[in-house]
Amino acid sequence: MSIRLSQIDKTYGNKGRGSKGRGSKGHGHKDDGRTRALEPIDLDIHDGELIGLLGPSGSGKTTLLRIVAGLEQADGGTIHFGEREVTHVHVRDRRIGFVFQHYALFRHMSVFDNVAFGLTAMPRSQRPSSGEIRTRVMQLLEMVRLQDFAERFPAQLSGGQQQRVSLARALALKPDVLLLDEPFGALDAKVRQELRRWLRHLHEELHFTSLFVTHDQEEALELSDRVVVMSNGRVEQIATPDTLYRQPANRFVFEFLGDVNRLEGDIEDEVLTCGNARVAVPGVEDGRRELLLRPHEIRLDDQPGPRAHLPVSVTAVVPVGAEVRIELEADWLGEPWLATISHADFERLAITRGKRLYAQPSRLHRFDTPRPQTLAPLSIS
Ligand SMILES: Nc1ncnc2c1ncn2[C@@H]1O[C@H](COP(=O)(O)OP(=O)(O)OP(=O)(O)O)[C@@H](O)[C@H]1O
Repeated sequence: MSIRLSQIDKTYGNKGRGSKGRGSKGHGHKDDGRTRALEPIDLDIHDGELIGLLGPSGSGKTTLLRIVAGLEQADGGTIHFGEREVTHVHVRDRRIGFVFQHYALFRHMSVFDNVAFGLTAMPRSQRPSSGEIRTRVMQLLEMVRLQDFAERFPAQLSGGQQQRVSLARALALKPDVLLLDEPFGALDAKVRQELRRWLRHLHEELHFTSLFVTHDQEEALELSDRVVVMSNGRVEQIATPDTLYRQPANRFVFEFLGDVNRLEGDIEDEVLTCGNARVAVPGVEDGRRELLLRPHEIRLDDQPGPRAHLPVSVTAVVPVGAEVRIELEADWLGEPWLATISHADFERLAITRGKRLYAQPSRLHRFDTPRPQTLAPLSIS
């Protein structure tokens, strides 16, 4: 089922403020005490897509999700599920499944009864027979690999298992749309990873349309077909994970999606100088500017390169995972840089703490122009 939001906006008034246990915060705060939670938002979600809403705390993700659910009314705009306008349709009639961070399972009911709840609570005329309910619930429990846990109670399950029961329960009524609010937020890293893989799999198998909220970049990039990056109640960019990472629409998206190193200096004749450091910046006009680069866009060497003379010393080494993370300092740098290099380079350069090296940027990004620009100092001969 496709979802189309058109000019959806929301401002919380004084009266409602804090009803979720928090006050107004951030830039959405208006002088008159109201909070602008969402600027007018347009969003087209295709049938079968898995969409991540990603943004810092207070950016409006939950508000948007609750408006799609019908738990909150927008001040203006329209919502369509497929051809059907649901802007004023009650939550109960939207055919939506929910999964929230704090697994709201009924503690006094068995796993089976929790999953069956939506079906047994249907009006008698629509309710499937108890045999049909049994078959459906057992199918769902099998799907979430909890068929042997049907008679247990929530307190006898791990957090990850409880969350899988929540998912089975959400899917019991065959929703057109599944909404998830930080579904794995309360779980440890390994279980999160497992559940993500598993949600992705389930999604491909069952073809529902999902919208999930997260503030975890990795989770959004790994799970989503497309990610909606939000800040201050606005959509900053909607794109596939790959496009977001490679072609961020603006500085906010670039900074929010990964570690960033900063280089500030004076540019003259396409060379940036900062203390005793210099680097070629082809095509950049004279003046004082700030350029940004990702940790993997730094190469380290024991000689300065023809296009870069950036002396640094190593302050920390973390050889974990597929790459080695190296922290670098220099007196021409305002704050340390982080570089990620291969284990091969790490060994070739015999890197230890205190070692003096030269950094060579393979790319530099600037966001002070109307469109972001990427420079490649090493590719210029
Ligand atoms: N019931 C409410 N009453 C008043 N203001 C609210 C209410 N709910 C949210 N807000 C405000 O609206 C803005 C957006 O909040 P929202 O919960 O949508 O953000 P979020 O991106 O989901 O944040 P988080 O990641 O912290 O949950 C915030 O400034 C918040 O304080």
